[in-house]
Amino acid sequence: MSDFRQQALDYHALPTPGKITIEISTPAETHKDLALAYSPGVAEPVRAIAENPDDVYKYTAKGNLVAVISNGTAILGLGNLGPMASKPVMEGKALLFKRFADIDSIDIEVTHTTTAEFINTVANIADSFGGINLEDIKAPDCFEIEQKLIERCQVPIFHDDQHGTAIVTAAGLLNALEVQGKDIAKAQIVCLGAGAAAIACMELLIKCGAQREHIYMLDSKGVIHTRRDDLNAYKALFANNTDKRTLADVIDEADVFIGVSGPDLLPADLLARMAPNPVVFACSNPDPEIKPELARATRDDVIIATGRSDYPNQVNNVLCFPFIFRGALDVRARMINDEMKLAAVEAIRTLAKEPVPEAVLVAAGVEKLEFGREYIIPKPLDPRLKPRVAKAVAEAAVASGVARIQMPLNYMMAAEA
Ligand SMILES: NC(=O)C1=CN([C@@H]2O[C@H](COP(=O)(O)OP(=O)(O)OC[C@H]3O[C@@H](n4cnc5c(N)ncnc54)[C@H](OP(=O)(O)O)[C@@H]3O)[C@@H](O)[C@H]2O)C=CC1
Ligand SMILES: CC(=O)C(=O)O
Ligand SMILES: [Mg+2]
Repeated sequence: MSDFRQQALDYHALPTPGKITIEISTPAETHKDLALAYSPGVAEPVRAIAENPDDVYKYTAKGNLVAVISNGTAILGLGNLGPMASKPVMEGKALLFKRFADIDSIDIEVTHTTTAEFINTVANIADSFGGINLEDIKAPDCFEIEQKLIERCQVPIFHDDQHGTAIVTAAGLLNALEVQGKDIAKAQIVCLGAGAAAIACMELLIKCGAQREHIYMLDSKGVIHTRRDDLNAYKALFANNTDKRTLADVIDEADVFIGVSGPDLLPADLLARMAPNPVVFACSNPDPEIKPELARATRDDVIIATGRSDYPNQVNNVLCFPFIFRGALDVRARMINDEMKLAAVEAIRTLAKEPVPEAVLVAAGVEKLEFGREYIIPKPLDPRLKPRVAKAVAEAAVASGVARIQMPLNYMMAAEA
């Protein structure tokens, strides 16, 4: 067994199985404590909440609690491996919520037969949480699931593989194009993958200025085009009237390649045919569409990003989901809307252009990080992400009318100091 594989298994097995635990936040040492925590004291908040439902935020953990919910149908780029196999990833997201945004989070893996069953399960428990982070649910089911849950639930429903990925991709791509001296409105974009991440990434890039007719999208059968009769409604929005059928047919002179598909699907000879100064986001996890070593060996004018922590330019939804939920929870947003997503794009993008604190350099194990080819997007361990992104998102929620409360006084000022 490889060293890294054994290390990863040990990390998950020790010191106790898994990556998360639950701790109590109030004293429970004396009879008096127990009388307050449980019977008879617990009856008081029960009565208060029954009288005024908003008091649930005052007397329970709901306001800082997010459920990470999956059915394991699209686990990273590993495919449909079922609910239990998805549990390490969902615990991982819970770990990231806590580590980066101090949000308590619990993973829930749902076994179901129909989409309606999954929707009912989540809708019926949603009120227990301040928000729901849907994760690793395959397309096209994920689109219907998210839409129906948004309609039925009073708390934010956010499919991270769609919108978290799209927000980080948009932030990174706008910066990468700036470095390469290209205009998003003119960029020719090839998107390999036509699932949850791909559709959402392209829709958000269009909101950021990309032209739909400049995008070629491909699924496992090749180019999405108007003469195909096997397209779902989401793919159909990207159908081109074209005779091109394969990645090799569409890659010539492309400015941008976004990979949200699977490992090693962009061969070096096709990368070589892209336009001068191309941008390649090979975001499939854990193995990218092209390895950065190979991409750089193929051409030195490329900006390459992956979803992994062990290369420069990590385009991964971890840069977004903890912070977008932080902002949404802090103003009790009913939903996460486009205004909040675009505010997150701008906050992430802007941060990459600022000088990087020493602590971030140390954590990244590098001497220098400066906006440019090797640093188009902030590092996940950058402590400025939380105050910047959360504040931008909370302000956008208030301004767009989906917040239940006003901005907290001096919001995030201590975290930014
Ligand atoms: N870096 C990041 O932050 C993130 C990365 N991802 C990565 O993106 C990938 C897709 O995830 P997600 O969208 O959730 O999954 P989905 O199952 O929703 O979509 C997968 C898509 O990939 C397509 N695909 C599979 N094999 C090929 C191939 N050989 N050529 C072209 N397209 C192919 C599928 O085609 P078809 O429609 O024909 O089945 C489908 O459209 C994963 O590798 C995941 O790790 C996802 C989210 C975040
Ligand atoms: C990062 C992530 O969410 C994924 O690869 O599915
Ligand atoms: Mg995911």
